[in-house]
Amino acid sequence: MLTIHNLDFSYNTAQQKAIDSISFDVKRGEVISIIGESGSGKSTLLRLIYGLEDFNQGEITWNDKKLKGPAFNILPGHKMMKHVAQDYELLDFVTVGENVGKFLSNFDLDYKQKQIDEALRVVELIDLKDQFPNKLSGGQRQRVSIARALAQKPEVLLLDEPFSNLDQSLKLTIREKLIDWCKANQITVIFTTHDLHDAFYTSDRILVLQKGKKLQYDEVEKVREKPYNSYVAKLFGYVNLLEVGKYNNLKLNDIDMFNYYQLVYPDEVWIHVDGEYYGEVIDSKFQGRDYLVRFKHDDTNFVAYFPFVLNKGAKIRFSIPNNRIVKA
Ligand SMILES: Nc1ncnc2c1ncn2[C@@H]1O[C@H](COP(=O)(O)OP(=O)(O)OP(=O)(O)O)[C@@H](O)[C@H]1O
Repeated sequence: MLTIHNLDFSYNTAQQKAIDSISFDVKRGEVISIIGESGSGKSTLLRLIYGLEDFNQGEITWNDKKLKGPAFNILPGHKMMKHVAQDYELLDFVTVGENVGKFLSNFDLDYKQKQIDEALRVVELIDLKDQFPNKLSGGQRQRVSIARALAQKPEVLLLDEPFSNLDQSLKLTIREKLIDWCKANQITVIFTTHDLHDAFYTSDRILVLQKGKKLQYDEVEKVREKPYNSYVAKLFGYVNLLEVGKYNNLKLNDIDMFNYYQLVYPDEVWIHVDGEYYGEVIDSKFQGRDYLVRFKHDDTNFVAYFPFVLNKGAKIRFSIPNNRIVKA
């Protein structure tokens, strides 16, 4: 088990804490994604866990053993962990295969080749094993650096935006193979992402950060169903944040009226002929399966999904069958 307790960290030059009183734990073999807006501290948290920065306060333990920063270790970074940063750090004068095997023992060369091949297969780069990295695209270089980490079979794998340079179809394949392989090998994975789908499809739990603080740490379904506040809800993409009481029966006092919204996801707005409210379509855009419809009711704009195109100005009826409220 990895435990992070009350962690505080500031970069020397910065006034504000980059990591502010963060606590959470990760069980062996779990896959955790860290999400949050740019600058919220995702990469810094990975660097702290790996031991590349000295935290100001708090504690990190792995299986009850305290982990320390570079001030306490001759070589920064913990042996049982691997950290794949966004700058790949490949050697351009040796082959892809040699890069992947860079940290492996030469004691049994057949076994070493097997480890290299296995890792390259996970990231679908086995055909480029004898290529030199400077001939590779950004996405291929990214996959080589992931393979290098996998080949060492760490106990904990820390990945900083591991799918950022991959096109959509390749990403789906690599993402699935990588997570399946880590699960099969009981490797604990913590990765940062800006893509909610990465978080949804791969993670056991999601950690949401804002300005260095932990906002929420929960199972994927729970984060969507009960987001801590509207910032977390908005990380899921389009949302309707409505005045409480206008589209449900809830009544709040005057102060809370401004502190809460009724949160309705676009797939929860039901457009149908018997709908309770009337709306007028602003536009509808094809999203691959459904149309994302924008429409207006009184002074409120809505977003909803609908299976067919709806033309600008069309009159519709809709219902909102939920009572979920969320902090502003
Ligand atoms: N080397 C550094 N020196 C000083 N401040 C830094 C340094 N690296 C990051 N910061 C600051 O620390 C905060 C957290 O940065 P971090 O890179 O961890 O965020 P992030 O969530 O990973 O962002 P992104 O999604 O853009 O990668 C930001 O305010 C950033 O400006």
